[in-house]
Amino acid sequence: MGLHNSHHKPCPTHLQSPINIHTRTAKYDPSLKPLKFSYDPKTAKRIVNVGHCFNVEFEDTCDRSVLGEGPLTGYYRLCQFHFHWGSSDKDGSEHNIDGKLYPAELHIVHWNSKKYTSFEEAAQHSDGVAVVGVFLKLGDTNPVLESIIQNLDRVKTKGKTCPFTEFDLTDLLPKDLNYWTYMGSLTTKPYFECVTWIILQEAITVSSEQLEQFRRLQCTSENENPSFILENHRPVQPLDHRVVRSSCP
Ligand SMILES: Cc1ccc(O)c(S)c1
Ligand SMILES: [Zn+2]
Repeated sequence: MGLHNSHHKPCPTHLQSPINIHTRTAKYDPSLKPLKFSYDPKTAKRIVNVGHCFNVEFEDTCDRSVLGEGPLTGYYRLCQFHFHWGSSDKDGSEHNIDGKLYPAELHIVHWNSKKYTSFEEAAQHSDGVAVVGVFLKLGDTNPVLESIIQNLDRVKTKGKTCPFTEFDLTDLLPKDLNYWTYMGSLTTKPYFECVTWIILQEAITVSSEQLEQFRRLQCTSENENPSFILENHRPVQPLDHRVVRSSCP
């Protein structure tokens, strides 16, 4: 149901993601708190090729790895992280910064375990999910990323999984945890409008060779003719009346 204007024609309000973040229009909000990551490396479980990308999944049957503070009310339980990338190093990120694209973007997915009992249920609510987005910029080989990538040949085809434990996700984060935040959606089907987006302002590095490894993943299962996940990033969506807030001036 959209807003009604004088012509009585409903105008739908989009809360879709990703968006272009116009940094000069983002509003500094001094009430925004610092992000508080409390991740237990023992909750890392496995890597799964889900067809359009690979997910690194965590044990989310209790609040052992949570994200708190920031723009959030209470804490959200970590459930998985994944990446979006492009067919070349020229594009790949989903969010843009002043029209600039990065070669890839990390999404760390959490759900509101205080109010809901599963990710699936939380995804039906506007306060259900919190995704931390981290840009990947071209640079030196990232050794922490390498510890993930070296497993990808074990999940080459759709549906394959491999164990992945004892991983400290905070090692993948940049030093500076300042962020932009806005209300949006999942960037893959079913595009539920359930996400508090928290986009870090500092990027981490990735090498061209490491991005090549992402593109060697197959979207087909082992008994099909191989097709590759060359890209999996969604185009930017209309911001409409949304305001992007910044944690720093
Ligand atoms: C839960 C979830 C699945 C896939 C995605 O790209 C995002 S952004 C979130
Ligand atoms: Zn994503």
